[in-house]
Amino acid sequence: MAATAASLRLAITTGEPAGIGPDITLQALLAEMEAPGSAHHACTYTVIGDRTLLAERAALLGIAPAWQRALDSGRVAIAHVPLGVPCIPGQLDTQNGAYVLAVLDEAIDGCQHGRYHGMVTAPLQKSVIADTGIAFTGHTEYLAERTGTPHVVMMLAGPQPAHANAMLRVALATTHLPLRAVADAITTPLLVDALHIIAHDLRRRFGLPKPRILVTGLNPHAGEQGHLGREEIDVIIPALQQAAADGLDVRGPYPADTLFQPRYLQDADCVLAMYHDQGLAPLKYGTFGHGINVTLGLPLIRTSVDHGTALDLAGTGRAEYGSMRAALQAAVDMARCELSARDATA
Ligand SMILES: NC(=O)c1ccc[n+]([C@@H]2O[C@H](COP(=O)([O-])OP(=O)(O)OC[C@H]3O[C@@H](n4cnc5c(N)ncnc54)[C@H](O)[C@@H]3O)[C@@H](O)[C@H]2O)c1
Ligand SMILES: N[C@H](C(=O)O)[C@H](O)COP(=O)(O)O
Repeated sequence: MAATAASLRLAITTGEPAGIGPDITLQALLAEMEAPGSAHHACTYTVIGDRTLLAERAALLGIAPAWQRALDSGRVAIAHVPLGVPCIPGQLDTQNGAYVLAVLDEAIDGCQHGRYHGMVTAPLQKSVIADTGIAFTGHTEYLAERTGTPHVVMMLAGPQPAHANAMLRVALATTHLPLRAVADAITTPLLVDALHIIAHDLRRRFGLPKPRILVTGLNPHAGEQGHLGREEIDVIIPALQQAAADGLDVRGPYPADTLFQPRYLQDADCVLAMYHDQGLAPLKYGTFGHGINVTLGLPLIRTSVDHGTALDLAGTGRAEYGSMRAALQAAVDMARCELSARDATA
């Protein structure tokens, strides 16, 4: 799509209707549009979801007049997708599983057909969709499948606890897998491919010219020279050697329990962790509520929040929306970075 940064249009998917997705979408969007000097003053938005649900949630949160003003401003449109059944905040209903996917599909199709420059996703409840009989483990895997991308990489990022100006970025070699399946899923080609995807996207969408990537081991103490597991020797070190031979700045494997400290992180742009909780527990301890989730390797830009549906908080006004604001900002920054990279290539 021919565009300038001034004409960016973002899609926002409102996620699980019984969760805080609709709440934080409305609150974050209004806050970003009203913030002085916000990068968002140049953007327009399409909020994808049920129009009545959004109006009801705005009323519950006491922001109905501001929401109406945003709609009247011409900068915010709703792409109406009807709910399967009316929604009560906090109460999941599998009859709305298909709705959540229809919302997501509109954003994916819109990005693929040039209606949107990127998509920002509010959290969804994976189990509700899976309970409808559709195999679903997360946005990341669904986006890969829907866009025909064989390999994508989940990366979460947030301000480093010890250096607020520096970002902590943690990418995952495996995503939503039972722990029992993790070791078998990690192969040398998978890791080499993941390292290339991370380096490519950090260059193209984050403007980092030569990304420095630290890689964790899989086993305690990175395998203790093979005495506590052989994956480091047989799988991870060969992947690091291959990636280094390909010209990437990669180091490791490091014991995951001691890697997440400023001494190591200050010289890195990203950590590649082997599995979900190995990488996300330390990241979320430091950044929960302010971080973002990005899918690397996709032909489209997708950012999201660092938290889930928080059913207990839906409609109460007590959900924090800082992560959703960060996801909106990141999508704008990434879209601009990609447009610049495209212009430079042209
Ligand atoms: N991007 C996504 O779509 C995404 C991300 C993470 C989890 N999930 C899904 O969300 C569902 C619930 O997951 P969970 O219970 O493990 O995690 P959760 O993040 O929903 O909740 C964990 C705790 O954090 C609190 N919390 C979460 N977000 C908050 C916010 N914005 N403000 C204040 N408190 C907040 C909750 O109240 C709860 O106490 C699961 O189905 C999970 O798969 C989706
Ligand atoms: N793994 C993510 C997290 O812990 O925040 C979350 O489940 C979202 O995953 P998707 O973006 O694939 O839905």
